[in-house]
Amino acid sequence: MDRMLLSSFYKLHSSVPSSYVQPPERRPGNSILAVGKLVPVIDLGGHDGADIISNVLKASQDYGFFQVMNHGVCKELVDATMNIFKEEKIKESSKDTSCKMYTSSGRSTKDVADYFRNYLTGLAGWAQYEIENHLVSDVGRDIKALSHFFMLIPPIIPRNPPYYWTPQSCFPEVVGKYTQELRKLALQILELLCEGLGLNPEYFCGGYSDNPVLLSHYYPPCPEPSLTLGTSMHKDPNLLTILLQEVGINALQVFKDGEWITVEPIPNTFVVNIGIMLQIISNGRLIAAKHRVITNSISARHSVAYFVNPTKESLIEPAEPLTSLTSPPVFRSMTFGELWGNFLIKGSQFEEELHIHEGSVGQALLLSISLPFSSMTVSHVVAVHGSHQKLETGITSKATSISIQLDHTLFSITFYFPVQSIFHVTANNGFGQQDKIIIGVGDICLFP
Ligand SMILES: O=C(O)CCC(=O)C(=O)O
Ligand SMILES: [Fe+2]
Repeated sequence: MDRMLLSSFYKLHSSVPSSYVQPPERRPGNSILAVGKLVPVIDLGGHDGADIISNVLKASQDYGFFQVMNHGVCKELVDATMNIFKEEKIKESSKDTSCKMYTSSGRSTKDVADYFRNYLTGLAGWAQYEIENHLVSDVGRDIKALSHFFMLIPPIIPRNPPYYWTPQSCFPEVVGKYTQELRKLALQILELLCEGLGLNPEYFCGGYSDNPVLLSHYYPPCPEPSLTLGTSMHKDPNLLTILLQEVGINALQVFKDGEWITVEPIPNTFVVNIGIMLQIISNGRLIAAKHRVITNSISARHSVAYFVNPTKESLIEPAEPLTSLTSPPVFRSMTFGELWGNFLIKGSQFEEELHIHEGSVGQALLLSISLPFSSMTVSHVVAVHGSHQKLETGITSKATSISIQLDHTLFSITFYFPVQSIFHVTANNGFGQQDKIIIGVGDICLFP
């Protein structure tokens, strides 16, 4: 099975191998499908700017998903991009040799295309977590082949040459242009969200959006669609995703209020969804929704996903203007590199670890300083809020350990720590140090 070519499997088999069968609670055949419900469709070409902002914001808060029409990306370019991916996959899948370009792991140059290709459950940690927690039977793999493109724009540089698509005559121009257009669209949508949230419209320009990835999925027909999935249930771990799906095939589903809502493909629209990073940056005001892809026994389906990813160094944390003493950060801060690494190792379990639990926020450590200390160091900090004006300039970066130079004035700050952390406060009054180790959350520490 492992090296089965895309072209041959469907002709030879009439059932799904057991390793691709989802556990009963995850099978599409056993889940509740919402009837007549749709994710919002937003006209980006409308004249009422305030209306567009409020629709984009509301859809991102309520569903974490929406579709956009009149998005400004020309139809010919979109069609040409979809066709390139389709034609290449069909051509490659009919060859008798391995399709090296269809790697999904991104780790092995020897990777070949299988009929049943595994991606989300194939990442080492994720798969391990799901197996350990009996979330999938055996491996519970996804039914698809996919290809990955890591691109820096502009110019278009394949980040990872072994996995770069075999150069076709028109591939760089068409797909390159497509990624540039999608970048513009992504920034436009992010700007609308910024305006809705009250952030600087350029908040996401630069590092937050400089690391895009284009991923094309190919879902072959499946002999038993009710038992398995094309893409397992997941949330996108990036900032924002813009998906081009093939028209005429209902396959993508979003989980909302206990039901699966089908994201019906509409000609000339893109599907947009909020990723976990944006949920963190918005301090939980926007939601990253669970979604999945079901298969069907008749038609193959293609989709092309453009993921907005930050650079490795970008700090992912609740945006300063969206946090306050009354609305404290609900997620901790981490660089994108750390976050991504943890995600690959721990999988979906990791999302839970990102939350600062309500108890810890409510009982944050309040540190008041009323004597002339000249400096202070605090470790394991998640976020800082304070009334002293120095905080605005001095402590904007949310490292897990901070050092503050004080100016001998009365000072009061609140630090938020993760649940059950051990943290260490050192205050220096110029004559000697005063150390305090505090275990747990909710301690109130007053100096002196
Ligand atoms: O193929 C699709 O419709 C969605 C794929 C997806 O969810 C993803 O790439 O994250
Ligand atoms: Fe996704």
